[in-house]
Amino acid sequence: MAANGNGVSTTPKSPLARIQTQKNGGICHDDSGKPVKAQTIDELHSLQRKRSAPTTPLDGVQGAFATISEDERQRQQLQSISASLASLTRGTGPKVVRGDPAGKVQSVSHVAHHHHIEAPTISVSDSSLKFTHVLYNLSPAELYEQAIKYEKGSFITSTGALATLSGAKTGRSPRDKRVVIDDTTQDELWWGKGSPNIEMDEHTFMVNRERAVDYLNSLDKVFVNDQFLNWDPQNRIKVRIVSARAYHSLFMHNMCIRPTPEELENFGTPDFTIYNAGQFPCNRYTHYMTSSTSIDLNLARREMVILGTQYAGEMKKGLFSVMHYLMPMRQILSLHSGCNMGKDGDVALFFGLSGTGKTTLSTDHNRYLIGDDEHCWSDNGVSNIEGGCYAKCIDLSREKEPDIWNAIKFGTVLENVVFDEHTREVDYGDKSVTENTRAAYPIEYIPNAKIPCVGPHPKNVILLACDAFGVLPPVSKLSLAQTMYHFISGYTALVAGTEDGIKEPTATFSACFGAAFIMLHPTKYAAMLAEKMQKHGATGWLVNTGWSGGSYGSGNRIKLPYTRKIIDAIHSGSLLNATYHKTEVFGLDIPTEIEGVPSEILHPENTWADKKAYKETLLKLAGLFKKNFETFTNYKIGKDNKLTEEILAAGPNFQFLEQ
Ligand SMILES: Nc1ncnc2c1ncn2[C@@H]1O[C@H](COP(=O)(O)OP(=O)(O)OP(=O)(O)O)[C@@H](O)[C@H]1O
Ligand SMILES: O=C([O-])CC(=O)C(=O)O
Ligand SMILES: [Ca+2]
Ligand SMILES: [Mn+2]
Repeated sequence: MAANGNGVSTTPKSPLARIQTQKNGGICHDDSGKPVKAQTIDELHSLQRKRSAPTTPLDGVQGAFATISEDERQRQQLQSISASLASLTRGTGPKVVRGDPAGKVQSVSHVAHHHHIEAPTISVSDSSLKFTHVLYNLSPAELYEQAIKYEKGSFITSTGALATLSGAKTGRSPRDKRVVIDDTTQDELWWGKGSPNIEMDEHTFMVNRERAVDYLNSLDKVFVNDQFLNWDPQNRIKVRIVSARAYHSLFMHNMCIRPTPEELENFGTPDFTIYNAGQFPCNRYTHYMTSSTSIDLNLARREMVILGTQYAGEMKKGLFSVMHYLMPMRQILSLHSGCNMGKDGDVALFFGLSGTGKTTLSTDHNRYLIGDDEHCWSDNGVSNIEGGCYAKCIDLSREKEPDIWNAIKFGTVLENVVFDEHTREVDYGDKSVTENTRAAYPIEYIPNAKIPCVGPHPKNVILLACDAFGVLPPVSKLSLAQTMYHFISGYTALVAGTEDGIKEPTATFSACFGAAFIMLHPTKYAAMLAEKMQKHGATGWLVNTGWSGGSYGSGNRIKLPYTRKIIDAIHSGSLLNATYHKTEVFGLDIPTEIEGVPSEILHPENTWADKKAYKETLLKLAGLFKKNFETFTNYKIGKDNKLTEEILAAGPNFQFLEQ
């Protein structure tokens, strides 16, 4: 008798005995059940989906897991477009939902699925026979499917995030941002040298708006997000984002405040609308257009148009600009800052330009996160404008930034990262696409998020600068005048391109740590900040998250654990009572010791081997500060002339050195 390795007879002559299963009490469980009631695989798939979520299904796409070829997809798309052009009365049109934002359905045509929430009309194209499919407030899962099916460069990473490509632009295009100048904005907004507001006229705006809307209507589907900005219920703004990509829709789903189904039902008319036609360029023969990209803001119409860039940050920061206009009108200060709160309710604001550490340092395991980038400070305290965070991912590590690392999971948009083709593990060190790799996740992905994202008046105002010159101290305590001086200056030093060897750092000055987003003159925001800090007794701090031991090239970036210790000492209040001494030139008060931080690094001069080079670099930076501030010397800050004079005197002092 032949036997296999298990000693089981394989002789063909003796057929296998029927296996007996015991009905009761046996070890072998009988899991046979009734067969599924489906005649076809499509019917089977249709059973998977319980009809509840607001969704507009695409014509011809059969279920969530349909795997169809590119050719077939295109054929179906063409079919859909041709069906869109057919007469609706013949019943051959696509599945179209029409309605208005107030929730009154005008007509529903061939909608197979039940809708709890009516999708708004995105208007018909010039051919009144063609309708546009509206994918209204889709869920992250639905948007994943849309992105993966239809958008090149969309993949699921090993932790479940949606990896996407933003296209040719991997950062914002501030030189292509235009604001409509009219009788009102001419007087109200900040125009001219240093201002981010580059003018365009109303007519040109309408030309670009038409271009964007026509483009969107030419598509067989558009995404619509109806969401909120600002967690302060009295000052909440309703925004609508019309876009052509699932990536854009998911990004805004994460970044804006997500409405509950009830809030969505009562959404009504939005306060502000974005038309994102980023795949489509502007027409360079159009007046004012200097490139194929144009981001246009019309405050009177409460609209924004995006042409020629798919970088999603454009929408986030475009809305932030709008808030920088709307909020000060209500005596509320808008801030480019992170914000968190301790167990005792002590709130800290973190100001800083891009990459200085707002997200990294406000995301703190020992504190509640109110928000990482955009806030309002009103008479009620602070409130986050957004519903999500937008973290830089370059060189992200689990050890140094565990909360951000863990937030990169299902639902998170991961922009422009590089990953292993097979394992889909992300290589955060890879800059092949861009250095500005980003993760956008809902704020509740951070375990200590404070929901609702509001808090009391701030106790500490931390100004972050990444000083690649390595001459600013890791931390200094500021007087109110110094806080205002550094707030208006908005300094950081970037290091241009690292590929071809060591480069000189370049100083960047951006008023209010966000000149690209402010709409009014910087002194308006500064006056509001001074008034609020004074009234609520907040202390200002300057923290250098940049270089120590020399400039970029010879020194190193201050270790994140040291910066965290410094921030801890600010939060706990221990740094307020430390011993201080004043530095020359910048006149900054620096502490002699901080728990967990080597004392010798607290004064940058100690860390430089070449003392002469230190002095020269210090003077060079001071000169740059002085030159930058010249534009502001003619402005009065607030009602108090005394404060204006103090602010002007709070900058670097060159006399100091000549003694
Ligand atoms: N000592 C340090 N302090 C803070 N951040 C540091 C430090 N050393 C390195 N980093 C890195 O610097 C980057 C800070 O970026 P972060 O996302 O916090 O910028 P941001 O201020 O939020 O900018 P943006 O407004 O563009 O979002 C992170 O990648 C962080 O890991
Ligand atoms: O807006 C962006 O692209 C990223 C950001 O937060 C900033 O630059 O301040
Ligand atoms: Ca950030
Ligand atoms: Mn930012």
